[in-house]
Amino acid sequence: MALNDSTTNDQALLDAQRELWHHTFGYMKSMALKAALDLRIADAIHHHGGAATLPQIATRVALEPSKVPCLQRLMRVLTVTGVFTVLGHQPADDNGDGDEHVAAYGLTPASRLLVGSPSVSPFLALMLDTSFVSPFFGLGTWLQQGKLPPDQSLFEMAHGKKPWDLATRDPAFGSLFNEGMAADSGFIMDIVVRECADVFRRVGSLVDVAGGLGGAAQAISKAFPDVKCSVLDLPHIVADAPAGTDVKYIAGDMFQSIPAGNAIFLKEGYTTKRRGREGNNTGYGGWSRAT
Ligand SMILES: C[S@@+](CC[C@H](N)C(=O)[O-])C[C@H]1O[C@@H](n2cnc3c(N)ncnc32)[C@H](O)[C@@H]1O
Repeated sequence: MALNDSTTNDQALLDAQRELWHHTFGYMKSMALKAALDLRIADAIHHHGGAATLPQIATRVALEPSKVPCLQRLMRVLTVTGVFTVLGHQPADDNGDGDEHVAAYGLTPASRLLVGSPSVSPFLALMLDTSFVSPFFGLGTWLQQGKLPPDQSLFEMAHGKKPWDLATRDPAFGSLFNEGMAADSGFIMDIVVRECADVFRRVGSLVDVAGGLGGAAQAISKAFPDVKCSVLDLPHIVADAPAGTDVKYIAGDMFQSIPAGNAIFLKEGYTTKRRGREGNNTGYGGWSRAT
């Protein structure tokens, strides 16, 4: 049957609506991942040897029994988005309800990163925490605010403080923040020291600028004991730094001065730009040779 103009236009309207709905409900994917982290579904599957049925997952995550059908829907989102995988189906005849069911769920390369060590879960938990997600509700307002107060990030507009300063006022957020950043360093630095070994071997001393509790510097120091590693961070962060390691911790403000070293290292900075200078106030990463 040939489509008439009206059908073509209606299809175009439906396609346009679908496009908007796709973006409107896009947050469901990240919230489904957050629920998987909260419930530790990856651990539940791992606990069952990498393949777990829906009832096994439900039991392991202490699901309220009436919510099992909801868990099934959650698992559908998480398998469609590649977090978990479906390991075969149970034929319809084997079920009381006459529907085909997933026989078992398995881990994917993505969800394998959520179990064991190093696990990226603490970093994802930080990024999906209300404290980081809720500021985005004010994105439009933030964009209208111009430069007053100067250099205020979206996070600061919502919370009145930068993340690392909020950590001092709110110990629970502090733990979430520090564990999240440490988990990210733990994961990525294993790869960096393997892949960039030639770079580190040519360096005598290195300063990890805004290095937090020094997860990255610790990894470099461990892999390359000949590299003298220091971490520069704000005094209240350095106050919590681990003692008795080969890494030297220096309290200071990177906008005032940076200790001497052959190289400076920057990772996952989430810092506001210096007043009066153009910069990036969402993040930076990388490393560079000191002059
Ligand atoms: C997102 S964290 C990154 C920590 C670490 N580089 C990592 O990847 O785990 C940003 C760090 O920058 C530090 N920071 C912010 N402003 C700073 C400044 N002016 N001088 C030194 N450190 C600063 C914060 O205290 C915080 O530890």
